[in-house]
Amino acid sequence: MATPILEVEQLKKFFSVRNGWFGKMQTVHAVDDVSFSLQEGECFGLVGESGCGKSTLSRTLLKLYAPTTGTIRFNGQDLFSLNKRDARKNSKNIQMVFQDPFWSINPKMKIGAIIEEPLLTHMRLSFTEREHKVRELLEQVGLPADFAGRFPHQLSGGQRQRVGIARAIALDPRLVILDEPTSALDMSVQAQILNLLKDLQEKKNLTYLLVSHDLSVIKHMCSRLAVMYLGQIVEMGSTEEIFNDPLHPYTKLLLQSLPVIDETEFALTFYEGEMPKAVNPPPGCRFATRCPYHMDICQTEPQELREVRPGHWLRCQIGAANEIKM
Ligand SMILES: Nc1ncnc2c1ncn2[C@@H]1O[C@H](COP(=O)(O)OP(=O)(O)OP(=O)(O)O)[C@@H](O)[C@H]1O
Repeated sequence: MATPILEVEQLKKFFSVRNGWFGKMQTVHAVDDVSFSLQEGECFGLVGESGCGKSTLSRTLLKLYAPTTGTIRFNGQDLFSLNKRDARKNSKNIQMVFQDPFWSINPKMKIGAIIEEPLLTHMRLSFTEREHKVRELLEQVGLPADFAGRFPHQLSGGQRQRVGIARAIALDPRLVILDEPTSALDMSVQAQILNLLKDLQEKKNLTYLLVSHDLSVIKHMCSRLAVMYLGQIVEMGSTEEIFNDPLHPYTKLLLQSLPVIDETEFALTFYEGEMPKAVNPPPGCRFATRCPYHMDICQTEPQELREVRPGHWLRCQIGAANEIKM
């Protein structure tokens, strides 16, 4: 198999927070021992409930956070030990599409200027070359070139997300992190944006890390996926195998919550209790407090992520023995 474009090994990202104004310092285990790798050109899904650590993981890949421990290698190189010049060069290679691309952008900027910004920062292009590139990018995401002169508030949600995608691909990245790219959009527009992303992936041989709480989006887009729970990957493998034969009780419950009539939406309200806090997580299996199948040993014995079938990884000894019949 070819060398992976991205290798994440035993990554941990902890935050120190004070418990209330006068309380003691506590450690939030936002990402705790996460390992996975991506092959060039694949779309890999990361799914899990709010608070499971998806955003922290994405931000660490973008180098917005430094890992507490563990390594991230991009194209064989450790992301956090690159010299300044290589780090700058490399930053072009990993880009992100946000849920709402305009939350951090000055609303007074025109669309052309928004797309042009990364070109100004990273490339030495003349005004005409930049103008040409902006026009080309708008066309690639299915927008007329004259949209360059409009303001964000003059665009629909779907059109704004197209601009967000144009900005993300402006520097010809190799890996794009898609952070809930369609969850703010209407259902019909969601499909158009997902198809555009698929199209661009094929044309540009992009690698995607698709972060979503929506299993139907993951199923539509990804060849492999990882399910996260409380900072850890609990199951990982091919989308086909996980959808047809999930082994972790949490994955099974997630999949059961997919409505049969309308496969486009699901709610994580299918079982009792909330996800425990990432502060002082339980010592054994983190899902044991909510798992309908837990045994005494699950509460105390830490679970390792093990390859139980070729390419299928699991952090659950009961599921590994395939004893769960639901
Ligand atoms: N900067 C921070 N300081 C302290 N705790 C944080 C910080 N960022 C995230 N956390 C905590 O880390 C845990 C994981 O949060 P994270 O935002 O990564 O989860 P998520 O799965 O992306 O959730 P969501 O989908 O709601 O964004 C949560 O308990 C969160 O409160």
